[in-house]
Amino acid sequence: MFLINYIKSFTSRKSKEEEEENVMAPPQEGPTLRNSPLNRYSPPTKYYDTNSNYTQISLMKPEPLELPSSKNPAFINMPKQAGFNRVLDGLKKRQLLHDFRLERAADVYNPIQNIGSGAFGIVCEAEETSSRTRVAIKKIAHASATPTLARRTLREIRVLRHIKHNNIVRLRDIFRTNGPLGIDVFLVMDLMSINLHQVIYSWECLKEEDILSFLMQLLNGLQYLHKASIAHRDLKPSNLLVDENLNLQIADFGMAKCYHKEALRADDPDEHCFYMTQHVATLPYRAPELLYVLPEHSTAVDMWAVGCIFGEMVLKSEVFPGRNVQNQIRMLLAVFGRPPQHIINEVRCDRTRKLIEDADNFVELTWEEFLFNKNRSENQNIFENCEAVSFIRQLFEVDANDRLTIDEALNHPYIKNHPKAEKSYLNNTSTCPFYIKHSMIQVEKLNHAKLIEELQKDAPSATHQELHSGTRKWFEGAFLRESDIYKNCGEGFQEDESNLEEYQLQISVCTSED
Ligand SMILES: Nc1ncnc2c1ncn2[C@@H]1O[C@H](COP(=O)(O)OP(=O)(O)OP(=O)(O)O)[C@@H](O)[C@H]1O
Repeated sequence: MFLINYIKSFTSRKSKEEEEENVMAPPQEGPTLRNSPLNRYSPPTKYYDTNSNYTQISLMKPEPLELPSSKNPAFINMPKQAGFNRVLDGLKKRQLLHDFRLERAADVYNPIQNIGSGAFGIVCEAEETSSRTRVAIKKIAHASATPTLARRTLREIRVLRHIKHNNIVRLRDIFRTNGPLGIDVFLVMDLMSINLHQVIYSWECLKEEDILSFLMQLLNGLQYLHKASIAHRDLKPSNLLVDENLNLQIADFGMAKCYHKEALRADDPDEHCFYMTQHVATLPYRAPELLYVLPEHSTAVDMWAVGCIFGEMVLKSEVFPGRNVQNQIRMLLAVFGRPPQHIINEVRCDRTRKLIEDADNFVELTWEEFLFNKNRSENQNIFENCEAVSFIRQLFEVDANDRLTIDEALNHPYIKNHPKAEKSYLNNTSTCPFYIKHSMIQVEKLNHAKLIEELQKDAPSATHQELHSGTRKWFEGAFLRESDIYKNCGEGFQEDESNLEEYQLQISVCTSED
């Protein structure tokens, strides 16, 4: 009981306003999904607490909107509904055109509506005027203003520019404009219908076959990246985009990083700074090695997030919904107990080490009991399958060395032997090209001035249509820029880890000659 009450107490400390906000999480309106398999889910009639530990079905119905009485002067002066909506639409359009002032690219793309925003970007739906294709444009405002923003933008461009994979969002175009605080970078991507966060919370509980399909598509996309030692580092449901045929694509590569030893330098801002490490990945999906500020990170941080996302699809609530770093650490300690001494010895932050050392080292519930107690959703039967429980448990190994790797996850009996698992995802041998890895490694080494220089090269001031009259030559051009470097590196270029250092040296020589 202690553990249940303890974990419950994390949410009970929410302020009244926060609670009111959370309980009433009405279904979000996504884009129209006519003819989509998602139509087999109807929007919930009950209202779910999307942020709580437990999927609480609130008995409270939303309060009816208090309409002003006809005697109220506010009502008399209120514009008629249709007129009011028109004014509102006009304001939204003006805001959209203000946010997406595309300058020269305005002839090529016509912004239609705002579809989302995050900490770093605003995304709108737009039309490519020549082909009348609907696309998504992400604006990263004043991308050159700080080294962090410039590095984030360059990472996203460098990963997405050459990737062709069904489960990774496709970048169609890149261009920049001059904003008030340096350059604004625009990434044009395929338009997706909705994100997985909306799917989880806007419809009834997902069926196991759909959960498995999303999970396998996520693993498939990740396998492609992890084979090149690239970690996404910010996996969460809102960064997984879904189209109307339930195809899933990984998006938002601003935190992506190549974990090759070459990329990790002594003064690496992410790897060796307590402040930065604690800001990698969104809190509820953050792996213990990041939370505990351990020196070694790897692609295993993504595998922890996969466990969180799988759990959230089943439970319809976050598995570890911490509200701040300390709260999140305490939650993991309550569920998994104190980590082994060799891990505690490596913790580089004294406050965190003290928090861990002071924690009780007993776990009152088994993992199965923990999941069962959290599991108030209609999907209970999934965690009655011991293979599903073992799968998620192995993704939640506190010691990253013991956690399932991407290949082990795809070969886990829950995934491999499940009768409803789509087997085509299991035999994927495609690998992320070698030059992506190299260009990622370079990003980590650049100072602010160099980052801006590279950003200006990678994000031209004109769209590819303008530059190459509608062909994809611009992309081929970008590709050539990389392969020319490799050509200069001489014969024998191959995707061989052991030769990486040698090529690295040659590439830096070639680049400086450019
Ligand atoms: N290609 C796309 N099609 C449809 N919607 C998209 C697309 N790309 C992004 N979005 C939506 O726009 C929102 C913001 O995008 P994104 O996550 O890339 O921005 P961000 O600022 O990098 O976010 P974060 O705060 O997670 O770092 C997301 O919720 C996502 O659902």
